[in-house]
Amino acid sequence: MRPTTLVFPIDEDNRILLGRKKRGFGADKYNGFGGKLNPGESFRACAVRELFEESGLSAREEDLECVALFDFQFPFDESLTHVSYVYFLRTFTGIVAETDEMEPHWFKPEDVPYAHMWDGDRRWLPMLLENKKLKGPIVFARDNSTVDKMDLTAMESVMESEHLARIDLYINE
Ligand SMILES: COc1nc(N)nc2c1ncn2[C@H]1C[C@H](O)[C@@H](COP(=O)(O)OP(=O)(O)OP(=O)(O)O)O1
Repeated sequence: MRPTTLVFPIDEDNRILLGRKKRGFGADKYNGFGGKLNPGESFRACAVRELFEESGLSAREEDLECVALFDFQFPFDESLTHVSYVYFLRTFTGIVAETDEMEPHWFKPEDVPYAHMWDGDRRWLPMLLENKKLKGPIVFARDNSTVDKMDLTAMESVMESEHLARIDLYINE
């Protein structure tokens, strides 16, 4: 799969915006907003574009805080394996709206619906919400849904590598 981005807007009351995905990869799960990189697109441009398409919110690339780089590995269906940059976003404009792809809802941190999210989110999202920055592989089991293992490293900062995007696009297009 092509590299992806994932954006979690956070408002002034520290609520996090999640969307229930209505179709495609991860349908019916709550998640941040994002999608696959287009050829030649930067990660931040992808994040801003997908956020607008899926939630109606507008953001500036410089307001995205890069908080994680995950290597989502699916050994039993390699076509799903991809890297994803995760961003927090505290400055945005626009009005949240339901779209063809997402039904958005604001959640207090203690109400995040982990039981209805990707397996793994319950382990890494709380760490990100505690201001940790993370990098590493998350490996899924035969069912392509349950996490088999993850090996996440806390980082001082997470930098985007456009080189990573180009190589991955070339291999997985
Ligand atoms: C596997 O674990 C994952 N966990 C979480 N929380 N989020 C994930 C995981 N794997 C992928 N994602 C995110 C990354 C992206 O934001 C989306 C997937 O992108 P999608 O397939 O929706 O990409 P689009 O370009 O929007 O899709 P279309 O091809 O339908 O236009 O999920």
